[in-house]
Amino acid sequence: DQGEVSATPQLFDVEYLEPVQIGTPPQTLMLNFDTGSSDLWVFSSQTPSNQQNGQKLYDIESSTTAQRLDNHTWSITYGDGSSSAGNVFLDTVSVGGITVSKQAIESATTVSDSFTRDTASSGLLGLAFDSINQVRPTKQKTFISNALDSLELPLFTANLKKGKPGNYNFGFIDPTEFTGDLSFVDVDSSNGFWQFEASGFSLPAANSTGGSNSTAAPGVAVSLPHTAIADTGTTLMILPAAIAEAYYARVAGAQNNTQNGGWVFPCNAALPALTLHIGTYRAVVPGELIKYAPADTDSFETATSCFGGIQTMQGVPFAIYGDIFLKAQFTVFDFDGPKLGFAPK
Ligand SMILES: O[C@H]1CN[C@@H](c2nc(-c3ccc(C(F)(F)F)cc3)no2)C1
Repeated sequence: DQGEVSATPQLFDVEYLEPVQIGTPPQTLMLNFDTGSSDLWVFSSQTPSNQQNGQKLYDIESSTTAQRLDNHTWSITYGDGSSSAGNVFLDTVSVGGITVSKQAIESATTVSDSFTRDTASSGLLGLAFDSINQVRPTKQKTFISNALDSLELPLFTANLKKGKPGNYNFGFIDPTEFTGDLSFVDVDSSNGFWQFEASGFSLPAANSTGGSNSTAAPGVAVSLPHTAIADTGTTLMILPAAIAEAYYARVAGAQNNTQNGGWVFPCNAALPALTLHIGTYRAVVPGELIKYAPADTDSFETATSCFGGIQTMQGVPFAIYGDIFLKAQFTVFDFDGPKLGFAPK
């Protein structure tokens, strides 16, 4: 089989939501596909009403194919500290026409405030490796893991876009979605993530006149080997401090102030492209993607300070190449290897 679903950005591209059919007759919920986790969990008829805020629910009782997975529970905490927990059911799940019967559906009996406030999302669909699934006493498989044997190719691709719908494809690579050739890098899945090694970065030559999205020939290359994960569920790029410092040194008025929660700069600043080195691949992230969102008001029209798409985080063991990065690269998540493929688009 082959499947395709739209990936619709929420405000400021904070997350992307994809339609998923659950149960019989099918109930369509908008879920957040997350290559950084491995649980499929949903707001459901078991979610306390005081923790709901209009989210569409998985109505367990009205699905004739729902089966309770007795004595199994789950509990998960995400990188930003948000969390959820609950019970487990097996039911039919379809994504873009790819169907898995007896998919573990994790029904939320509690969600943290930020999930309650995220009104458009009915939950998450994890696309990382089964080893980090959080169902106990017996881990459950992800949707993609269950679907793998029925896919033409054991892979899925992500084509996220700035401010408009992109798509995920399952089982095939659509050559019209990227330019040039795909470059592949080995993945170390031992931590359960789409984890790979990056070797450094480059910035445009200092006096290049290129605009904010100039991909002018990158200037000096800086060797800075670091481990990274490809994470569709993280909005920004979380990079080693050395890269963030070198980048924002090129942005007039940039400052890393903790009360804003990270690097901010004047919204009218010229933002250079950042090029990340992954094997022989040069991943160019245009400056216009790094001007992430207004920081001091709710609109780019009135804001004077803007929040950067490149941030750093203490104590995170690896860099997180999130949506800011993935908006600039067509990305193949290939279980044969496993490996990641990147191409410009
Ligand atoms: O945990 C790592 C795995 N991938 C990253 C991830 N983070 C979330 C997330 C989604 C929605 C929310 C909330 F709605 F705001 F609560 C919070 C976090 N989803 O994937 C980080």
